[in-house]
Amino acid sequence: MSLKCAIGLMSGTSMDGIDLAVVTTDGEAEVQRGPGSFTAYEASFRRRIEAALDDARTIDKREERPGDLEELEREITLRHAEAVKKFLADHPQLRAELLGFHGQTVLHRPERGVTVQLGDGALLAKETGLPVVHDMRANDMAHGGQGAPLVPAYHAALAKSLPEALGEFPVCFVNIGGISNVTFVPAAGDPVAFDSGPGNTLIDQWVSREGGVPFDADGMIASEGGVVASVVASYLESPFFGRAAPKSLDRNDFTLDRISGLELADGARTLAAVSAQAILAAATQMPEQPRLWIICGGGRRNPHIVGDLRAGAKGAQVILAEDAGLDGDAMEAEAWAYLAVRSVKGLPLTFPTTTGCREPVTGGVLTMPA
Ligand SMILES: Nc1ncnc2c1ncn2[C@@H]1O[C@H](COP(=O)(O)OP(=O)(O)OP(=O)(O)O)[C@@H](O)[C@H]1O
Ligand SMILES: CC(=O)N[C@H]1[C@@H]2OC[C@@H](O2)[C@@H](O)[C@@H]1O[C@H](C)C(=O)O
Repeated sequence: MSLKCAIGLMSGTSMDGIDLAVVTTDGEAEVQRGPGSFTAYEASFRRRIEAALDDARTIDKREERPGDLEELEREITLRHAEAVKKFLADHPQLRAELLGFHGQTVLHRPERGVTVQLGDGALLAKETGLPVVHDMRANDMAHGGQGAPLVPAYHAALAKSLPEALGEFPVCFVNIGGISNVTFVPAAGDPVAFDSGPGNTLIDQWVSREGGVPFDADGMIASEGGVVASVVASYLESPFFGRAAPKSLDRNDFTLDRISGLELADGARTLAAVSAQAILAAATQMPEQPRLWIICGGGRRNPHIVGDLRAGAKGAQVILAEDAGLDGDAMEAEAWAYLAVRSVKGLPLTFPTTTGCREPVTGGVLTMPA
């Protein structure tokens, strides 16, 4: 068994910063999780990425970089390089062999076969002196897949090493990021996965627009409000929820259009309910009801989302990643480290049951430092 020590780098749809995590792995069952870090984007940079989503709408071929995108790609890459260099300086004992680089998604249009992550693998390799695997979504799309979610291969590996006391399959990992995605892991057989709906992105946009804060910290704003059931129902009527998996979302597929006229607190509480109900609706599209839900991503810190999930989980246990000995903030970055090792070994990153690709496919572009 040959183990590799990789660093994963994730700048997610919440656009809040760069998550970095170390995983030492054979790319299969052996997973040793290491330290990590988070480098926040300042508000003005977050706004710049948000504005870039508009520039990206006009992209036809995925290599196009209209408007600010070319300059922004360089800036995002250099910020990742700085995050890696600082982390390596803080952890001089670490012998990292490889970087798994997600970049920043600015457009995801699976129906057109286009997904664009800003991130220059060659520049990152040059700046850090380390081999880089990036662009892990494209090959999946080229093989008929959605190009997302990719984290299920990692969820499936983690599920196999859960503490005995939690060993209740089927397990469902839920990542509540900007967008939420779910991975159903049966006791035997392939995981089933798909994007399940808006996670925090609508809440973030709402409290930012109506309250001038970037997110609803610990659901405090929502605590002052109530659920407006008609608005939840209106979101849940979206054709996305009726569509069978595989399916994936662009950050802008759901908007605040359905929620005008509410008070700040009612809106925050209602959108937390939308996030939870979207996840519960996803359970109806799984092969069977999960017996254990493991909640990851920043949305697990919103007690209203988690509370609504517990209330609707039909007797299944709903726990946070930390209750399973995992790290709910680092998991996506860990996944990108794990997937980078799978990529260099030529192992599949995605499966027909996770993205709809025609057969299990590997992916990613490896760039060696000069
Ligand atoms: N203390 C908190 N209380 C409530 N929500 C929080 C808290 N901390 C973070 N969040 C939410 O989590 C979001 C970040 O989550 P995360 O880092 O998992 O998203 P992401 O990785 O960017 O998204 P994706 O998984 O879609 O790529 C923030 O934008 C915020 O909405
Ligand atoms: C295109 C893209 O970046 N999609 C993200 C997004 O954020 C969450 C959800 O939508 C998920 O499908 C995906 O990220 C995770 C990490 C994934 O691919 O597994």
